[in-house]
Amino acid sequence: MSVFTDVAATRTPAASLSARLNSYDWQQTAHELATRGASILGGLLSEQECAALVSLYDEAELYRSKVIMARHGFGQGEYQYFRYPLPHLVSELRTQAYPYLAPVANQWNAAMNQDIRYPEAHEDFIARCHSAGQTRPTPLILKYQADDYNCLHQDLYGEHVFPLQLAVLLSKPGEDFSGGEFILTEQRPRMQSRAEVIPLRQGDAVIFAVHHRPAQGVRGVYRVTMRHGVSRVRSGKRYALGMIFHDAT
Ligand SMILES: O=C(O)CCC(=O)C(=O)O
Ligand SMILES: [Fe+2]
Repeated sequence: MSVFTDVAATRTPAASLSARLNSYDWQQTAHELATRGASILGGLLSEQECAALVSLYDEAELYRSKVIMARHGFGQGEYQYFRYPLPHLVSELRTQAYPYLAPVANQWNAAMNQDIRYPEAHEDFIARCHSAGQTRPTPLILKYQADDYNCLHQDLYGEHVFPLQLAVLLSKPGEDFSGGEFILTEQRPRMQSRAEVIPLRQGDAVIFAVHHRPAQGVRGVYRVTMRHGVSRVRSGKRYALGMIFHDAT
């Protein structure tokens, strides 16, 4: 094996997606989500998988719609929502990551005194979305160039909301782009908002709260309102895969 193959091999998660997902410490992830509203899965996708997803951006027939963010006041940059059938990797990631997150979502709803519970399998949750008229797929790829940014927002697309989502950074910070940090804010009742920068490498995924999360206070559990966005890209191009688990109206 040449030196080059060797180096490439260490950077490429060799195991299948399901083995990779299974290798994370989900208890630790649940703890981080409960205490900070976010958790990183380091190296979820390989460099090759990231590059393959970036290359899909220009295949227009794969998407149901394209959004130019400045036209809607969402920021600057653009994104495209995939159409069904989703590309294999996108579909597998959504189906396979969901069962790890559903128990956390159910604990959160129990803690926040909300009746809604999420089924174990993503296809059952999607069936619920579809029967309520939320039939359009929400996985997307975002593309930012110099000076682009994504305003703080929440990805709510209808009555049915899965409370956690995932985003994967597809470009290499420091090489493909600079700036463009993933930002989370949390607003606690009667307190000022707090911001957190999530440092991501290419292929890292961040799991975060879509809308609300429970937080433990001295007088019991209270509800924190979360938003996410991306700071200004200083140079280069930044691509990300967004994975929202509910479909849209
Ligand atoms: O570009 C990013 O990292 C953020 C993407 C985003 O807003 C999302 O995945 O919902
Ligand atoms: Fe988003």
